[in-house]
Amino acid sequence: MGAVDKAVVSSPNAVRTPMLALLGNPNCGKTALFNRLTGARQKVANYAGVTIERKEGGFTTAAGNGFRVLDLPGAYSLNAQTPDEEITRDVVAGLRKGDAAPDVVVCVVNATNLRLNLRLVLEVKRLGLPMVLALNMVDVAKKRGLVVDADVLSRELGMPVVETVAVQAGGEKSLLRALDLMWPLPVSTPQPLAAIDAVGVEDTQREVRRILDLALTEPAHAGDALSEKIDNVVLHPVLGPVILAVLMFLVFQAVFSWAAAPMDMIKDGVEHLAKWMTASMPDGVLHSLLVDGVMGGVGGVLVFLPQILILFFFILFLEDCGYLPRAAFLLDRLMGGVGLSGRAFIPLLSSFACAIPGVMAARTIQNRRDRLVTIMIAPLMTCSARLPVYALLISAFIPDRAVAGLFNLQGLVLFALYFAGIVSAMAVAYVMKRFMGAQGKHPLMMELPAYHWPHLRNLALGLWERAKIFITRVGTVILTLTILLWVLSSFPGAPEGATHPPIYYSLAGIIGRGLEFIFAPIGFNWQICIALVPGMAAREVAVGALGTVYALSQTGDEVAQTLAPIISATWSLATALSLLAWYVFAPQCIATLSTVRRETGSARYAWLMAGYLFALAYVASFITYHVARALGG
Ligand SMILES: Nc1nc2c(ncn2[C@@H]2O[C@H](COP(=O)(O)OP(=O)(O)OP(=O)(O)O)[C@@H](O)[C@H]2O)c(=O)[nH]1
Ligand SMILES: [Mg+2]
Repeated sequence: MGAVDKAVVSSPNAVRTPMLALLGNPNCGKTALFNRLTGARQKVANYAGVTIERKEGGFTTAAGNGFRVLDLPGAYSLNAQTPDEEITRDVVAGLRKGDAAPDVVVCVVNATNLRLNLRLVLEVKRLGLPMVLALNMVDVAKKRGLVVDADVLSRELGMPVVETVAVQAGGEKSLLRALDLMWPLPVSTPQPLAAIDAVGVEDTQREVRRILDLALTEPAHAGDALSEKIDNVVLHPVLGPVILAVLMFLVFQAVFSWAAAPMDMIKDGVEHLAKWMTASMPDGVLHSLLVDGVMGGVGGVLVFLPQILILFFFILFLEDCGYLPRAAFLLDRLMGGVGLSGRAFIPLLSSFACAIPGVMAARTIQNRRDRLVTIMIAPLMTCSARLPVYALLISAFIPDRAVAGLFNLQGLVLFALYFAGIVSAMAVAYVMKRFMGAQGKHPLMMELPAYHWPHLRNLALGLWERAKIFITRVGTVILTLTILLWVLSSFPGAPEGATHPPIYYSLAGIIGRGLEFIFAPIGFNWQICIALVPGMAAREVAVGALGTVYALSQTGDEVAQTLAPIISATWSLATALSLLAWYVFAPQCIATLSTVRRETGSARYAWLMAGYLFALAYVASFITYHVARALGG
């Protein structure tokens, strides 16, 4: 097991490959088990609500029995409260169009928290499907001295019970054996969904207690002592927020200071390649396309890979060790003040990678208004596509010097930009809540998982995924737009006796100059206006576009070595700050808008989002520009 190539299943003796569904409470290890079974690399993280869509894969047991397997969003009960719980309910009850009910349900439970987890098991059992109980995280349970008698549990529940450790190689073996013992799978007689309510919630809870009295032996103090000790500090009303702020701050410092060396290496590599091309190729259109267009554009974006990876290293680390839900908990008060639920924290945090997964993760929010507001402010979180633009402008305009002997000024400015996004998101949430009518605050109900050391494999896979996404983007969208921009900025050529650089007369120059009257009041020159156009499709293209615009707008041989010195020499500080402010707010990503349309089921919200973000961006840039000018910038 575990090899990717086994993900495709073929079983000679089965007419139809049976479907196995992994079901369980949030954060009990379903996705980890799915990955273990199929060799897939779905995202796991140490907090509830990571999986929000059904994911399918396949595997074959030692005896050669093939299964298809479904990874489902976590659910506390089949009485669904949130859109992601509805997915789980509908799949298990066979209510989804085109899907029959699964042939076998593997109920995954967290062995350290059976009291909470078994309720769902009893509910699902009433549906009459063949079931196996996977006692997951038995490694943690054993460490804490919890003894679960699997035989007794199996007898009382009337289903096979196996112990699994989804994060260890071979930790899924017992489950595979149990599936082979069940083969051929009994034919099920699925009951209608209403069957789950045949027994009341309180009776179910009583049954859970009865079974656990028989099957579970707990030491006097069964909690996780270490997690409790850490939480005493980390969730402390005063210390907690201070620790959170310091942590976030250190992350931004690291993004700038650690990334410097690898960034230089990439930059040198790109420059060498460009030099080599220049030397080994005749001057002409092809040379211009490759050196000015492709190397200038793509190379300019590629240098930011180290910064993106460092940022994500920290996010993944905090995610896997279990700190993030604590941060949500700490911020719940603050977010409650603007009418957001603490649950919005995880979607908003995901938006720091990209607003698209963030908007989708809002599915875990029960209240429809809360969910809408969360979706609407998700793009204000600084996504990683903005990082290249910020990094370029900061390195060009903000001196690299220490402040108060401790902080790096560039890191401080970056922190301020992220902070500006967060504060304005809170302000927008507050206003939106007012518009939609105030309503009572819902208390945050969220399980705090036990702390654990991040699994190196998880971290490495997460970083690899990020790198892959970024490099693929560079190689596809960004490359395409860069070439397109090069074409636009190279043709038509300059007329006889031209006084401006050739790009001024090109199509791109004409568009840029046309837009200038809109953007001149906020300090943008025509070169920036040109770069804004392809930046609508993908924000980070603006950097490459500036590279292209400036590499081409030099007359004669003085082609730019790097962009930063050029723009720092030709733009005013006020212009640079205004562009930074623009990037904090402007809706420059069509993919996000179309996701919003899909998730809210109407184009209205996508338009509303684009409109309010543009207005905000313009106003913010206008104020920034004029204040900076007044102060002499
Ligand atoms: N020690 C230990 N950790 C585990 C085990 N199984 C999962 N984990 C960890 O538990 C956390 C949650 O795992 P996931 O697989 O994301 O849980 P999930 O059930 O898919 O969660 P949702 O998708 O949010 O419902 C991760 O940090 C895993 O590394 C296990 O058997 N032992
Ligand atoms: Mg999952």
